[in-house]
Amino acid sequence: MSPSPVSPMMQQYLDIKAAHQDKLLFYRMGDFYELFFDDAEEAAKLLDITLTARGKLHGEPVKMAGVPFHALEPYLAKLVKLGKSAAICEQTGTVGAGKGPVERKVTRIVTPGTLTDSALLEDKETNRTAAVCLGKKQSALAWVSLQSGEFKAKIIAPDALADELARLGAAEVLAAERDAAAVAPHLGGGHLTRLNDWQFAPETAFKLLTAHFDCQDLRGFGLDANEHGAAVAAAGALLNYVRLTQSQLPAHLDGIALETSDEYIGMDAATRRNLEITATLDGKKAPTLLSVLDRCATHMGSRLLAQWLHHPLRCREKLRARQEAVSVLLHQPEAAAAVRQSLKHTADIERITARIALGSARPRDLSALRESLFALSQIAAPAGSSLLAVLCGCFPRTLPVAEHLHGALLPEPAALLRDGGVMNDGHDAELDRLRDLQNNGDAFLAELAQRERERTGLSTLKVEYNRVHGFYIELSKAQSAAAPADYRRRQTLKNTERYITPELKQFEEQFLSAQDGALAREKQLYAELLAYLHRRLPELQQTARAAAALDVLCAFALQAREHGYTAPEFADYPVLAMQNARHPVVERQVARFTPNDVQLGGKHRLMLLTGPNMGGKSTYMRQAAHIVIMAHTGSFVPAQTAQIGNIDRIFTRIGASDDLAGNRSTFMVEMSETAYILNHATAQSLVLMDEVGRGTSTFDGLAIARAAAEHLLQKNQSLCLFSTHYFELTALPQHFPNAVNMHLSALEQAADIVFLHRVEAGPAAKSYGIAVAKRAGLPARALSGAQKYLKQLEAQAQPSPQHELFAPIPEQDDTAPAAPAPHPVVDELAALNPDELSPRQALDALYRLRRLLG
Ligand SMILES: Nc1ncnc2c1ncn2[C@@H]1O[C@H](COP(=O)(O)OP(=O)(O)OP(=O)(O)O)[C@@H](O)[C@H]1O
Repeated sequence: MSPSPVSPMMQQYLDIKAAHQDKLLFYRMGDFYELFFDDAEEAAKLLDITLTARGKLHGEPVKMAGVPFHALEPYLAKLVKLGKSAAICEQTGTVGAGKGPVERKVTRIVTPGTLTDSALLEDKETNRTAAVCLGKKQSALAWVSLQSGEFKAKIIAPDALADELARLGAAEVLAAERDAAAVAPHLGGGHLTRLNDWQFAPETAFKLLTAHFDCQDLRGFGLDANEHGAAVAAAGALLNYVRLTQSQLPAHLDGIALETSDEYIGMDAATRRNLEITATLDGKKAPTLLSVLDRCATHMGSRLLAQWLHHPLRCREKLRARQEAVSVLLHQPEAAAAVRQSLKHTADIERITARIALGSARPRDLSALRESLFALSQIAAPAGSSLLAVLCGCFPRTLPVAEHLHGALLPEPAALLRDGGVMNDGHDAELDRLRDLQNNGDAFLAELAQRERERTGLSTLKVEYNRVHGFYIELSKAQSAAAPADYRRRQTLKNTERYITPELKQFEEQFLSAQDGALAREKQLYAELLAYLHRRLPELQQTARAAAALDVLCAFALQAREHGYTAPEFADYPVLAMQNARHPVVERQVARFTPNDVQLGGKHRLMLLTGPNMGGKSTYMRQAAHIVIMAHTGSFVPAQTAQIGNIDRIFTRIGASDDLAGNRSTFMVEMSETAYILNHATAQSLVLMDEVGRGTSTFDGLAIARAAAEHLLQKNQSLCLFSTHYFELTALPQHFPNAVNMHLSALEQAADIVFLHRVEAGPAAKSYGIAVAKRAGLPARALSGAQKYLKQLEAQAQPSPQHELFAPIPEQDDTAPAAPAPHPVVDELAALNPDELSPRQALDALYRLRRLLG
């Protein structure tokens, strides 16, 4: 039996699906988006929607699941969060226009990294897609944010991939099939999308990029096709992907920049995590450095602040300009309050601008843009800061756009263009005429009725409308005989006659077409408005960026005022000197925070930090790193004074975590991170080492901690805060003058412990571990046991391992046992030559040897 024929619609579906194998295809059918076959099954599971069947294909029921068209967005959001991509297929033809099924096309592809719809995006997060190119000679990364128009590339060391992706927080990572296996372990939460190898071909990439930027080569962007081949390949693959998912190349991606590795203070993925910059260690959004600093009035500001915190800038000139701006805003509170007031009335114009670039901006986006541009144009730059002058100088340039929108859009346009009611009265003569026809229809009909009654003298004459027959003039049966000659009968009822006149007919045609005409005209005018805004994209982007930066600077000033932050000073030599420094996050969580000084640099490179558990060691170390990061965003810092040298990278080895997915134990993670630091830290790096070696046996751990500290002092020479519970390590400064002992103070009172959280010179006197355990609620029996064992251990620990630990290590291999002095029997034996001995002499020798043994 031959297989049953495939219906034309199913054929259309199959053809479209063939081009989108790796995505869930949402196929528009009337008021629903339907999914079929495996897509239906997967979507039913992921979205918790009903799986049904519709018809049969080759004898098998066709599985189907669907979502109502108006509820699509939340379902897409859910899918994208799960790392899935979807192709949205719309009906693009007119229903019933041809013989076959209505024409359909994929108009939108939604992937985790290329979202632009506001409903699917987190307001305060930047969504990025990155493309990775791992070459034999060179590896590179390119990334794009469709909301902000950021498009960048960077040459990277292959082992820096995970850190770079962590820095960017890329939601989606594109890699060639050949590189996918190497890239997969480093995604850091992003989703991997595999592309064909050819998409990364450098020539194709170069052509696409130069065509898009309309230039001959890319050197103007700092990209040399020969020198930065991998970056060009990654950028090209990425741009092509954007084109495919958006069905166009967005105009706001109007340039690409090559990022260099010394632009920002480097931080590896573990450091970003440990410092809880934008997420806590358990993945929450608060309390983090961002959550306490974010006093921005706009979402764009919040996103930029997150970006600045993850990219601490090294350029002193730019930092000083930001500091100057913060200082001006701080000292002119009224002017600053006025700026913030305007910012509060500013919508997310960065995202609106992106939607204009992609042609998906809705009427309310544009009215919000209009109000925002007006609000921004009110801002006067407070005097005294060149940066504020530059930022505020952008806003008047978009005032004409606001005015144009004011003229073009109704004060409160409808949410959707399809309902009309978007374009303003007085903006277009034709639209006004069509609207007049609709609005003034009643007046016209009343006037016509009046005129006709006067002309005919017939008192019962009325002008009416019904949906079936349209407009008509109605006369009573009695008066119908006197109807003028130009009245043509339209309908006869029992008591009345209905007529039409050429004038009424013409009005009817105009009226009925006015509604459609007005809507069509509005659509055309809206398209023209979008085209106008498209031409203004560069100014709009500039205004959006300026507003975001201004917002962050205002937030910095606000924080500085409310929390007594001060401007840090930058030095050109390695130094970290802070007076009365505080932890920006912890100080908001405790009743009284104890400020502490930090002094590293000059002859002190490594601070060995001891003190009880819960004494504040981690807090102290982290606060130093936080202050360095904050200083490099241009923010003021929580310290009375702070002097910070030229820091190139921050490294941390803090906390314990298993990497079960990566098949690494806690200790293995600890050692990998330590190894990474010892191999990469420079004399300009800030290194935080928190209890290195605690994940293994005491002696192994102590030995590793000592070796790591020595390596840092002698080889890396970094500025290092090194906390430890190995009291033995506190002898380090006796051997290395670059190391200094400090401790977190505590008092013991009636077998309890009082944490003073004050950093003082010298090593800690005790570890107070048992007192802390008591506070934590260890049962009394266990506590007294612990006390007993501690006493035993202390008694056995003679001589102290400290002494041996710091004894000089012999040059030679001291693991081989010393050769014992040879025994006289051996010497005697060695002197014998058995070949020269007679049997008698041999026997004598044997007796002699026996005697020698005694
Ligand atoms: N300077 C300070 N002022 C006030 N409270 C502080 C200060 N430093 C730390 N604390 C408080 O002490 C708690 C413990 O601090 P922290 O985790 O830094 O101690 P620790 O010495 O690293 O402990 P452990 O050795 O057990 O890891 C913090 O959560 C905070 O509540």
